Amino acid sequence: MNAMTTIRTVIGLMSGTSMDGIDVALIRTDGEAVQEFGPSASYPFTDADRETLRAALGEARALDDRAARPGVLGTAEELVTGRHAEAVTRFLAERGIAREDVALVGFHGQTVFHDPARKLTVQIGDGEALAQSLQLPVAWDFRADDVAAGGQGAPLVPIFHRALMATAGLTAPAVFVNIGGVSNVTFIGRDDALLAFDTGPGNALMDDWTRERTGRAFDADGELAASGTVETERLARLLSHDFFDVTPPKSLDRDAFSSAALAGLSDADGATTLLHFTARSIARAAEHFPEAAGDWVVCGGGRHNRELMRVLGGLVAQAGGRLRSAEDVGLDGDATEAQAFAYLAARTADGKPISFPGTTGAPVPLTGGRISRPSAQR
Ligand SMILES: Nc1ncnc2c1ncn2[C@@H]1O[C@H](COP(=O)(O)OP(=O)(O)OP(=O)(O)O)[C@@H](O)[C@H]1O
Ligand SMILES: CC(=O)N[C@H]1[C@@H]2OC[C@@H](O2)[C@@H](O)[C@@H]1O[C@H](C)C(=O)O
Repeated sequence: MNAMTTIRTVIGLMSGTSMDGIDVALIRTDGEAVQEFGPSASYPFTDADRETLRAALGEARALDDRAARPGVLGTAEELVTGRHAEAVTRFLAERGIAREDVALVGFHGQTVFHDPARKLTVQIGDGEALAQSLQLPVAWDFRADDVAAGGQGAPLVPIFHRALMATAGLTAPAVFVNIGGVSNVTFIGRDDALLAFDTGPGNALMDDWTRERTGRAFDADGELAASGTVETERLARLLSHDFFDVTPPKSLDRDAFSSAALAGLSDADGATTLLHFTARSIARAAEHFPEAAGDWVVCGGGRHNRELMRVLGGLVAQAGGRLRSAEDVGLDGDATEAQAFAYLAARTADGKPISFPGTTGAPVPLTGGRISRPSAQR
């Protein structure tokens, strides 16, 4: 078997903690480098889908068995699987890609609960059913083995960030920042060593505030936040959370932080304070880095938030770094995570590790994920 050098065409699928929709991306990879970046697309959830997913998050808080699907979780899982099948089908049709040309699909699913201290991480979405529906092999359930071995189960994208260093023409030490629902960073050292962890809130906390106060799904370009004033005392209270002093590895559930401390503030002042909280907690990641990094490359939806990028840019500059958007270094910051799950799927297919002591705190480099094949291919 010559699996180590197999270059596959792989589709990656990500529906992140922002619950905005499904990102789809195609790459050609041998699970080491990316030989080719193909097309990518996003398929938004409907408002009704998001309601169901939010209900699933609530229901999942009571889970102590990752396989159980009580209440709305069963419906939500079918929804997630079905929407992913639709997304791939549309993607293939719209991009003129033949299904036969795709070797593998990497399917993250929707995280509804994450508490590694209890060895519990729950992603809904049925990879078996997706493999049947698409008639393609599907790699999925990427976080379970890591958490079972005592790892954080997240973040998993860091090994892909390292593979992007060459593509992006970056010099170590450098940092990738993902601003999704939750924010996470990957520090890549001169020796190629990885140090990665969740930093705190990303878009989810700001999105929830904006939705509750204005009915809009998110604060476009950070305009609401740009019009308010930071409440410094409440900001200090938010930043005094123990999580920030914890030595990595560390990871977060979507709803680990709350905006309760902002009760009584105006829509704008609350939005501003949350935005500064988000930026400050990302910049504080530098406290854990072994040395100062030059380039900080931002991926994820949060880089579209102009005010957030302005504030974070200032903080990174104070730390001696330079904030850059993924596009500034030739990457597609909306597709990074979907591409990563294609890359991780290829590694799973080849039996290569996907989590590491420096990324999830895994005791040793660990493989993860499992592969379901359509019955016709068995
Ligand atoms: N123009 C914009 N202005 C402000 N925020 C934006 C803009 N466009 C996108 N966003 C934010 O990006 C979010 C989506 O980000 P992304 O797709 O990276 O999340 P995700 O896939 O859920 O991430 P993760 O898996 O890392 O949690 C939206 O919910 C919104 O908050
Ligand atoms: C448990 C879980 O789904 N965590 C997500 C979440 O969203 C961002 C951050 O928190 C990151 O740790 C992770 O996702 C990315 C894709 C990762 O594993 O790298």
